[in-house]
Amino acid sequence: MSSQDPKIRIGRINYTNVWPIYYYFPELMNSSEVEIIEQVPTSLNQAMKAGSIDMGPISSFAYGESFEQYLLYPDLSVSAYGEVNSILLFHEKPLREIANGHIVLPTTSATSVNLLKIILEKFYNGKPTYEYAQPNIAQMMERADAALLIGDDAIKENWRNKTYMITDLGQEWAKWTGQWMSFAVWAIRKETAEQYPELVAEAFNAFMASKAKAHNDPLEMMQEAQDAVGGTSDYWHHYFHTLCYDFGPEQWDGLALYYKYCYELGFLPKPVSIALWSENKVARVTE
Ligand SMILES: C=C(O[C@@H]1C=C(C(=O)O)C=C[C@H]1O)C(=O)O
Repeated sequence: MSSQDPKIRIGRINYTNVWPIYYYFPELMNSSEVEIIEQVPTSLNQAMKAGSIDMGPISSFAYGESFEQYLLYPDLSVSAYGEVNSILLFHEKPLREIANGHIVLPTTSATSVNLLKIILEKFYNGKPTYEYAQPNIAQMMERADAALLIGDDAIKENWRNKTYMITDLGQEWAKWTGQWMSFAVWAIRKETAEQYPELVAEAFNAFMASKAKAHNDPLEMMQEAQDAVGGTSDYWHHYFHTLCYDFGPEQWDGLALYYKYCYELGFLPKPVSIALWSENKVARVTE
């Protein structure tokens, strides 16, 4: 970002799960100050790391990989306590029977693929083999005992599915740990926070206001989700109310445990600390 062009490049996950945070954002933030870049999570993770996006949601795992480069907005995440409805494993046999099998993972995800590895390797004592593929269940299952989908791919496949058992990874995580799980967090590159403190504060206020407005008056957004993706109004009501967009002590605890397991299993190279952005200072949550 050059000083002649003080536009913040903000990422957006191209799944319905983030709609509440963005639905009213354009009317709350001056459009000459921001550019929104919509991609699947793994593309956003890479763009944020490379500095071609300045802030926005990334996989929580990607924060764990590069936490020294980022601050996290408080009170914004894509989290769940128990069912998520859009992080789904499709399989033919019970989990304990496929824990040493062949698992196909989607190229779109970083958090959930490592969450699945924790579940199979730590909780079920398995040692599966893994392969990455485009999120297409028919192709994935040609050669697999189980296939993972996230986001709208998971939602639509769940509606279509008549063949497979389905495990919701949020539910599985809560069953074994009793904890929350945060799948995406809102990261800001540190140099952006230093260079453009007012814009970063303005964007935070607009995200928070959109989240509150979408929570208090969700019907228009839900109708639009139904028109764009399909499903029923009951489905979207349930979906948006099951997801939680907060990022507070309960979510920090769940995420700290996820990072601990990722480190212990060798998925992350070092212990992660969660550093929050605030208007005047950096607050550190975990060491
Ligand atoms: C709840 C979800 O969380 C997502 C899962 C992600 C991941 O696995 O890396 C990243 C961002 C979130 O969109 C979802 O995709 O539906």
